[in-house]
Amino acid sequence: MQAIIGIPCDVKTIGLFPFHAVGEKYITAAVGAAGGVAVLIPSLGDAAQLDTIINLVDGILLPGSPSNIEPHHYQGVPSRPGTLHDKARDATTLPLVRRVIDAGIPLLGICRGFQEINVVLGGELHQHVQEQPGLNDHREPQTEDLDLMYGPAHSVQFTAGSWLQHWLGRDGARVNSIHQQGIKRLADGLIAEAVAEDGLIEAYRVGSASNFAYAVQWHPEWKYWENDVSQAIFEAFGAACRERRMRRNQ
Ligand SMILES: N[C@@H](CCC(=O)NCCCC(=O)O)C(=O)O
Repeated sequence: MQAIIGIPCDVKTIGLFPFHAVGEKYITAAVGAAGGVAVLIPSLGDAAQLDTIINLVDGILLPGSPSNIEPHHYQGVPSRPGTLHDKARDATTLPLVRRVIDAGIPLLGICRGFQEINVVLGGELHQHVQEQPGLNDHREPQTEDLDLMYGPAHSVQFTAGSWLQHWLGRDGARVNSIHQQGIKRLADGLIAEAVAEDGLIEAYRVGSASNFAYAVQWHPEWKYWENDVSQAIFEAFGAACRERRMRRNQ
């Protein structure tokens, strides 16, 4: 039985018109690694539509994006001039996260999605991790070679008792790193699952959620078939989505 995995879109201007779009690698991973049917959710920021969408999906995958969450959502100082935002995505994903967790729908957040769940639950973000004393530069290398850009960049240590430790049977991994924002304060109720060498939290689960609710700062969707950590994350997410679909059909 295949589960329906909803993926909210970014809104981007292409030519003269706004388009609602999701990077293909997220769709491919939702299908190939989680075993679902991917359905793209337009970022219309319409609460009534979100309520209907919640009844259609078995899971939600929040993808990464080059855009940043507008800082007023987490009481941050205004962004520097030139910062890329996506008001429409904020207006969709932030209310969606609350609904998804309340409804017990499986949730997986990646990169921007990881930051979104933390913000919705009351956490805060660093806007420029590389400028924080003691923290490293987590931005991607300046290259057009995607294998280099999404290649392993640093280590993470799995926390004691983490799901990652349980799934993988070891204590850490090398992960890619394509972000400059990061967790400043982890929201209450989130449980750290993996931490970078500089102490930055890179994965968490939502302790209070009644279903799978998990997020990572790195990109497990990138060539997931070559990476056992990525496969473990998507398999657990996919299993939770299928289980929800089966329960809904009973
Ligand atoms: N803007 C945020 C989020 C970073 C992020 O999601 N990057 C993804 C890049 C494109 C992709 O692979 O989909 C930050 O910089 O922290």
